[in-house]
Amino acid sequence: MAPDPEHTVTAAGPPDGAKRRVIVNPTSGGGEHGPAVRRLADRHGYSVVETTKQGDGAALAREAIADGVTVLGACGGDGTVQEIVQGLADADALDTVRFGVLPAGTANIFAGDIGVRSIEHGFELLEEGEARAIDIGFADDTPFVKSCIAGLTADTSAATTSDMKERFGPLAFVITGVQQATSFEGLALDIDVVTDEGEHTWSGEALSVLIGNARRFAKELGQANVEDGLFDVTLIEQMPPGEAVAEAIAQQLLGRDTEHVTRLDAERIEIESRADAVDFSLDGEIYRRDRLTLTVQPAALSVCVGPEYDPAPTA
Ligand SMILES: Nc1ncnc2c1ncn2[C@@H]1O[C@H](COP(=O)(O)OP(=O)(O)OP(=O)(O)O)[C@@H](O)[C@H]1O
Repeated sequence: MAPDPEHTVTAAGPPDGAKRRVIVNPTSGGGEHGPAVRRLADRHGYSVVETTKQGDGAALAREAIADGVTVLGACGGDGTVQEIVQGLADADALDTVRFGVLPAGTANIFAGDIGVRSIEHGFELLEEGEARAIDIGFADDTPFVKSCIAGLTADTSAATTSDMKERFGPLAFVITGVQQATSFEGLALDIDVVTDEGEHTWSGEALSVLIGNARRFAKELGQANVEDGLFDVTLIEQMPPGEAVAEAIAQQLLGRDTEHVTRLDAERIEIESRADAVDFSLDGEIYRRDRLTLTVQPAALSVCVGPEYDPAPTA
């Protein structure tokens, strides 16, 4: 899909005098990126602050905004990016700061989505790259860039083999989950979804609810459109194990809804548990809630993207 020019915030880098900073999680990935980041930060005129514990990313981002920083790098993995975006949202600065990702985590899925190849590349993009306005998802007040997941996938991903991931993409997590956790009872949920065609309600036992901002879980897989103001929602109903595997694969291969799998593009979703509180994985961090309202803030974050960035590569 051709990029929508309206989402270009700036076609080139920041003004010379802009105050630059990078927030580094020294423990992300293998934890060996510290010296290289400091060297590059020095070369490009960035001050460096480090997180010392979980949650620091948000606090340091708020501090950066209070200090007048207008160019901000997030050095770490997807969890670090999420925390820093949280701090920017708290400071009402999602679209006022020029934000960039310096990938140093284990998976770095979001960095891949926006075309950032390495820490060095991330600095180059902060200095010279195009900044785009991308959607941010909110689960109540907590922002997320990639996805919000409830159900089987949230706690079964470790058992999924890389061969399965390659063959089935994110649905591999569901398939593995069904094969392994035959005792999974499903989540008793009431779900309200608002799409541009109206409101849908669903009530039943869910195996998995997969909500992607920058992530797609079914059909063509891979990345969802991050500039359309919509979530990519896949709802998989509880079903007997063998059937579930077949369903998931059919959904994946045929790219269409099946009896137990529903796909929707949604502006807003309300999820309420009819039983215990549910673990929601927001960009990989677990939040336990009885109910959750998910909204999209369209074109909310100004983020530096690489030449390979495509808002909707599979559209
Ligand atoms: N100094 C620190 N010590 C320990 N944990 C930290 C520290 N700073 C941040 N954290 C926490 O580390 C967690 C993981 O960080 P992050 O996601 O960046 O790395 P990763 O898990 O290696 O990468 P990815 O999510 O891309 O796979 C986050 O939950 C964050 O809160």
